[in-house]
Formats: sequence, structure tokens, C-alpha cells
Amino acid sequence: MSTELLRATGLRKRFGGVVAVDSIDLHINEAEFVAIVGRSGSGKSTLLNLIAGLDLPDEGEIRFAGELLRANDEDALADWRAEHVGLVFQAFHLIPTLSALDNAAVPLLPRRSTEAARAAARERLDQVGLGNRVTHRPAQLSGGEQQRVAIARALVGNPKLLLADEPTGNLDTKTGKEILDLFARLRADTGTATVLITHDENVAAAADRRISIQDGKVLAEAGEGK
Ligand SMILES: Nc1ncnc2c1ncn2[C@@H]1O[C@H](COP(=O)(O)OP(=O)(O)OP(=O)(O)O)[C@@H](O)[C@H]1O
Repeated sequence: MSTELLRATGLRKRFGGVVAVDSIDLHINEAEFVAIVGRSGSGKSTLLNLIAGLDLPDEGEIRFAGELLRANDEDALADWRAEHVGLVFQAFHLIPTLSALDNAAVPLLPRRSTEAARAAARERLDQVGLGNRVTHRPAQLSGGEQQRVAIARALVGNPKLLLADEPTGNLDTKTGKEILDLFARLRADTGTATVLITHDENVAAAADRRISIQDGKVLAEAGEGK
């Protein structure tokens, strides 16, 4: 029996006249690799932002490890995210003036000494295959390498949940495949549940389970552990 990590119930989010997420129920199990797939404008990013607590739903609720996320308390949500969630985006969002090591260390700096944060970052950079690039700045790295730094940064605090929004969207097909393989390997090594947003069915095929959305609603689910 898999253990449920996150459950969203009746999530709804409207922007003006557009209902971006319309009564979505979903769950994510511990250590599961789930793809949320849908066309441009189907509501994927909005859904991911709600799951990450970056945006608040108009209706519905999210439970993490059985606990209700307190949507009205931004500080509590930020603490929860810092402790339990890693985020990866299409555009990497690295700090250009910092080395790969310091970029990967950033999430831990408020909570640990610089040395401890750097030690954890170095371990993660090794794990993503960038142990020989720690002093490089983002501009000195390829797109795939920059995304690896972003993944190391997302995992540096040992989150239970890794959320990735179109993480291969800026990469060529071969590099994108390498990054997908990395997500799968890291999930197996660390047991971090991984939710990947994509418009690409081929990318979604890498996951254990696929949730298809259209016009803000779940259209279908396929795969193991449904
Ligand atoms: N901040 C916002 N303000 C107004 N409308 C928004 C906002 N964010 C999203 N929307 C609208 O909500 C709908 C869903 O957008 P969303 O970005 O979630 O889709 P998506 O599936 O992630 O698309 P894409 O693959 O193109 O990123 C779209 O119609 C979009 O225009």
C-alpha cells in the first residue's frame, strides 16, 4: 500500500472570467513520479502553483501528510514550502553572479551555516553529475547543466515533494531526455515524490502515472497506483 503524501480536494482558481483550475481532486503518493499533462492554457501551471502554495485557491483544500495547509497564513506556507517542497522551472532561474555551488546552496542559507549549506549543495551537485562544475557560473554552463544545478538546488533541503514546471521545455530533445532520466534516477535514489508538468506526451510517458487536464479539469488518469 502506498502512503499518500498530498491530497487536493475541490481546487478551483479563477482569473477574471477564466476558470483556470476547475474543481480538481488529486493525490500524490510518497516517492511517486506523476506527470500532469495538458495543452497550453489547460491550467497546468496554475495547478502546480496551487499545489506548491505559491498561489491560493478560491475554493478547495490541500492536505500534506494529512495536515491541512493553512492557506490564510503566508508565513506558515512559506515555512512548509522551504521544508518540504523543491521547485524546478523551465527557465532555470539561477542567480547569474553566483557559482553553481552557491546557487545550489541558496535554499539552505536561511536555516544553516554557509559551510553546511555548501556541503549539502556539493553532495547534490555530485548526485546530478556536476561535481566538476561547482565553481562555474550559470553563463559558463550549458542549458542542461544549468537545469541540473536547479535540480540540485531544489533537492538540497531533502524535500518530500519535487515540483517541476516544464523542466525540459528550454532543452533540446537529447538533453531533455537526460534530464528526465535524472528525475527518474533521483526519485529512485532519494524517494522524493516528483510531479512534472508538461504539454509533451513523450515526456509524460516517463512518469509512473499521468493526469491529463483540459480546460482546468481532470480529463483522465493513467498508469500505476491510480
Ligand atoms: N495570473 C493570471 N492572470 C490571468 N489569467 C491567468 C493567469 N494565470 C493563468 N491565467 C489563465 O488561466 C488559464 C490557465 O493558464 P496556465 O498557465 O495554468 O495554463 P498551462 O496549461 O500551464 O499553459 P502553458 O502550457 O501555456 O504554460 C489560461 O487561460 C491563462 O491565460
